[in-house]
Amino acid sequence: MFVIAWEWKLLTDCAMAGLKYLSGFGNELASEDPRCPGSLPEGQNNPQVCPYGLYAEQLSGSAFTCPRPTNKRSWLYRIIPSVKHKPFTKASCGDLTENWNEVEPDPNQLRWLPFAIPKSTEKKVDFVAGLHTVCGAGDSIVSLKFSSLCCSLCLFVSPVPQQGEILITTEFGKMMVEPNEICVIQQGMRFSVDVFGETRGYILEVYGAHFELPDLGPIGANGLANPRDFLCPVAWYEDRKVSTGYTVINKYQGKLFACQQDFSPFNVVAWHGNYTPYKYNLKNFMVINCVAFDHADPSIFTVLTAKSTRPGVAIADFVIFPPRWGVADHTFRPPYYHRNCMSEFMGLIKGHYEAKEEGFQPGGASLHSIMTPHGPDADCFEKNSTAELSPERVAEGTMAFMFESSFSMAVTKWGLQTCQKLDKSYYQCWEPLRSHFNPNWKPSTQ
Ligand SMILES: O=C(O)Cc1cc(O)ccc1O
Ligand SMILES: [Fe+2]
Repeated sequence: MFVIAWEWKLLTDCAMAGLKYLSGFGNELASEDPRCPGSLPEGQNNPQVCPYGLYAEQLSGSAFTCPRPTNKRSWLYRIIPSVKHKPFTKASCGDLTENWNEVEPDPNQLRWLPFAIPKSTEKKVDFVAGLHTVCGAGDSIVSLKFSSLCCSLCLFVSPVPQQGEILITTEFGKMMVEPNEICVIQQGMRFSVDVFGETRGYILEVYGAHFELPDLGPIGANGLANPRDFLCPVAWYEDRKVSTGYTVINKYQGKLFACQQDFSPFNVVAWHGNYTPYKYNLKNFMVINCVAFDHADPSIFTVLTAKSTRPGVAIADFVIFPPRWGVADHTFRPPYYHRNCMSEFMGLIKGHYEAKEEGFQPGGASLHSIMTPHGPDADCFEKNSTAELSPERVAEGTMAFMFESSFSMAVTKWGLQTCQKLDKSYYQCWEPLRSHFNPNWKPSTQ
């Protein structure tokens, strides 16, 4: 979770009006800052002297020897290589933690009211100080595990009364990420975040795997999140001295470290490769849903998946509940009651969630842990058991999402106590569920 109030920049100040992007998921891409034509070496990665006197630096996102389909790396041509910096020293982690033993386990259904955004007039909070770990599992030392917040970072913003966009500057260029868009910043990529008002959003950090597009199986070659709708930034560099120098914050083995350097980390003039940050607008998701009867499992709404080594089992899936038509005949259309061998962490970007019209609010969250029973609230059940089943729009103007993980999530002390947003009355939404059991029931004769 991140909640930020910081110095607000006017959108126009940032000259992002005309930000450009390259498109395609996982493509081999190449980009040069237009101020330096010819800055990308031709025909080789390591010329004896690079064009414009740049340094070549490789960023590896996979082991050198990974098979081609999973091999990821990019070459960055920069003014000074990132190796030049003063030593790292410990920095405050704030509410960022990988200590999963802070509080006793709690198997209850958990729901949080919208997380508070600090008022910018009271206290300025930057992106790093605004990070709060709600829940997680695993650790970043032994990877192949999952944590709630750096293999791949999936960031997205939920709207607040003001503008909720975030401008992300990376070594690969700049991305403007608006509410209803997500972005992924991959392991080791340096970035900074500018906000334009009170800002809140959700972050999922996954270790040990990169996000992939899910396989489509019988769906065929097209559908769900289409590769061409993923956008990467174009090369942009800055070469300016600031009196304060630059601070680079590094999350290493679960802790934060800071170092100083006298040049901008965003000094990459040209790059090429298939290991890049990217963004995606959720409105482009091509929804597949039931057109006959029964409720399809939410895996049909998977945008991105971070696979584990077990076939079909994700370290984390990123799933959305997008606007669509509901047309299923003789069917209870909302989500079914269930107990799941996966953990389900949900958030709401805008609007309402179909299984709970009340209580689950934008900027809030819920966690239904492994085998914790959950499903529609009593109101939703009664309404939808008797509703006239005509075709209707579902989830219009809304966007709920789920991080679904095969790991059991530990909730942090911040999540259970400090944030003071835990909705203690959540269980009550199922209290009015009553028995409709009729031992004399007969099938209808029509
Ligand atoms: O629990 C939830 O609300 C998420 C969910 C939605 C759905 O349509 C089916 C299963 C499921 O876990
Ligand atoms: Fe669920």
